[in-house]
Amino acid sequence: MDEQQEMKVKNPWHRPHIFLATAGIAAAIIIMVAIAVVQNKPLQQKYKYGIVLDAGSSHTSVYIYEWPAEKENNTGMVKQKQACSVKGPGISSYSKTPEKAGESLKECMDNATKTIPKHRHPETPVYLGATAGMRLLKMENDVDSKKVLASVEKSLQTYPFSYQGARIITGQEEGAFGWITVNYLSENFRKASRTVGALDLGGASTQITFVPGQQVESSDNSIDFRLYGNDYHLYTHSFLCYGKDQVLKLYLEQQIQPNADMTDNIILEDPCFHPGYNIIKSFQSVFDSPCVKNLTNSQKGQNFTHRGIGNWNKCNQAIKEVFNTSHCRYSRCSFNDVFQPPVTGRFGAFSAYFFVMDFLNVTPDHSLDEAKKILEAYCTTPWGTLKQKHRKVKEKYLAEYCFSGTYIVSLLEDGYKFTTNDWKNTEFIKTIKNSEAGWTLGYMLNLTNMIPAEAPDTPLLPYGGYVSLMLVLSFLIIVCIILGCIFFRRPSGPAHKEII
Ligand SMILES: Nc1ncnc2c1ncn2[C@@H]1O[C@H](COP(=O)(O)OP(=O)(O)O)[C@@H](O)[C@H]1O
Ligand SMILES: [Ca+2]
Repeated sequence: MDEQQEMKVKNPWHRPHIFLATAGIAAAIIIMVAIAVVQNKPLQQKYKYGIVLDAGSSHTSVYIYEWPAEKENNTGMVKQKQACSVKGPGISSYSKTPEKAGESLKECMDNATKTIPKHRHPETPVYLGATAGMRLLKMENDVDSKKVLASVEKSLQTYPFSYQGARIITGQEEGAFGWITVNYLSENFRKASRTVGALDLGGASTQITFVPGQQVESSDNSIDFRLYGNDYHLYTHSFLCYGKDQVLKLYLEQQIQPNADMTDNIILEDPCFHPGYNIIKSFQSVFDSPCVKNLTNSQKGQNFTHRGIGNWNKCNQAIKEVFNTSHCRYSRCSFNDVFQPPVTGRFGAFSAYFFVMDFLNVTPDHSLDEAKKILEAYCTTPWGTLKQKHRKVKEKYLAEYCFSGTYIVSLLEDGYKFTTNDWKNTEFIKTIKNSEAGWTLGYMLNLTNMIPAEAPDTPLLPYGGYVSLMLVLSFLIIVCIILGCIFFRRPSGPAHKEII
């Protein structure tokens, strides 16, 4: 055999079965790499969007939510993309200049137009829900409240989104949707885990919502949902006038003894305000709400001196007076003749519960007694010292944290009958997985039918598992084909012998 001939015989590419095997394996690798690349390529995510405006008593926030376009009915998919805080007060404050209510939304709505991709604008729903500030305005002056709603409606309709309405939501809705939000974000529906109760504290009203251990005796307090294949019977109540701003008015009304002809120079020595706090206020500024009594015209023009004395025990005692526990027409009540079953399970407390407790550095690790000690120390701190220490905090907030913190503890303990153990089961939260806790997300999920009543049929395998299984099977099939080729084509002639 000459040299050239020998080279030809020894060159493995001239053996068909080796060539075939190598080509087969190469093809398999190429297919697998191709699938892996397609799989991991950050697919251009297609998101859908929704906008909810929370028109609260003290301010309005505009929330933008987003979710993957293909997975609308999967719980846990909707996330908060952006929150924009509207400048100025809540919309109910524009009762005498209603056109300004709509104008106030402009900056945040313009922002939303920029944030949401243009091609999604026409299909993006916009909802506005107004809470207790507007409930109170409606009680006071129905015409004014309608004008304010018409003004925000007009403003929202100028945007390229799908406007779905502006309305005053009920206290039950506010409570129930807050509960849906926290449990949706915690994925308690999808996992069918125990739900957490929801506590919302606003400026004008406050809500408590949980799954009770017993029958709800009053139909006003009962609300049912079927979510993801499970039935939930909720207890919920909203106390109008018991948000932290309105309850301060109730408290001050009790502190300033009714006096037919209020003379000037009335001094209120207030245990819930700091020593050194000394501010002249008009009676009108306190008695400007349907939560408190009407003033006579002569009383309206009068002032009083609001003087802090910083006595936490007295403050705590005085705050208890805002809860009327003298009557209960049910087997049990929280206060003001409102039915409430015993609280049970864990609670998430958000909105002003969080703002106040976060400022005071009260965490779930503090016992109820420790929280009271922290409050006592804060309430007795002189006003001047506090102002020096917290120059950046709004003075109104700073002055009221003693009252609000003491009210929160009393609302839970004396109002809702929380035990020290229930307190341990309560967490003060602002967000869950970067989405804010509050009624807005639950409201949108409900109105867009995004939480299915029944659990969707789950595929036998999750998507990732399905792809892996297909890859392994394809690989095995290719290997089998190659081995088959090798086996059936194995020549028994001289070429074979020459290799050896
Ligand atoms: N940083 C803060 N510190 C203390 N209180 C705050 C802070 N931010 C907001 N708040 C208060 O939270 C409450 C929010 O209530 P809001 O949602 O406007 O009213 P409602 O839900 O009763 O309609 C208001 O009392 C507001 O003053
Ligand atoms: Ca609110």
